[in-house]
Amino acid sequence: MADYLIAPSILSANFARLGAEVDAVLEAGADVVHFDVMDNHFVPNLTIGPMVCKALRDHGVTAPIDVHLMVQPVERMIDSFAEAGASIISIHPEATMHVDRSLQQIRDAGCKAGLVFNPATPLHHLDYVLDKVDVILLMSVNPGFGGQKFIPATLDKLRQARQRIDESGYDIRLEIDGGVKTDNIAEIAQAGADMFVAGSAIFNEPDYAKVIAAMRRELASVAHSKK
Ligand SMILES: O=C(CO)[C@H](O)[C@H](O)COP(=O)(O)O
Repeated sequence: MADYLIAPSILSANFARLGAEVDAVLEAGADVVHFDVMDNHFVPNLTIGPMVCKALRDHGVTAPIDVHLMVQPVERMIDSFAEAGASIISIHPEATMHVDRSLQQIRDAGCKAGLVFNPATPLHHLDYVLDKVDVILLMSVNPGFGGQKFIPATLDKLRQARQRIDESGYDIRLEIDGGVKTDNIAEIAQAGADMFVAGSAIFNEPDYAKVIAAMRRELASVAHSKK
């Protein structure tokens, strides 16, 4: 896998032509498809479910599909998304009574397991489950809608999460989601993120390849400065 992964959020894609949109963004150089699942209960919006994930696989999408579950409860959806072809399934600690069990359920279903932190959710939820986590996803907006502004306090949280990952020795991705743009992605990478969800920054522009290439140039400068 590349050192830095760019994961366009299809929340900002044109849903009337979703298969073509996903093809286009992958051809434009994206690494991962970020798939936002909202239930109008855990978050105030309603989006797409496992049938759409399966439809993308049936359409021929082979790239990793990164499912962010903003639903409560999570248990039934974990197996449904695994069967539908998800690669990563991420859950919020507030959305399950049994964080450890749900993370294990994701891995038992053959997927990578992610734990998601809302802007005000403390990192201590990682304390006893770090060995069961493949992805830590920090929300840099309150979940529910694309096109919001990046919350600056997330940079400090990223640094803390990066330190925890590095000290643990586990192979864990540090993903960031919300308000990621070409002009702040370098600062976010400097703070420790290595997987970047971007919805409106990519899908609201006519040339997806141009945005992704600009993001990669910013990321390359960070990688270079870390050498
Ligand atoms: O999970 C999300 C919202 O809950 C979206 O993935 C996120 O907000 C991405 O959109 P944008 O890049 O436009 O901020």
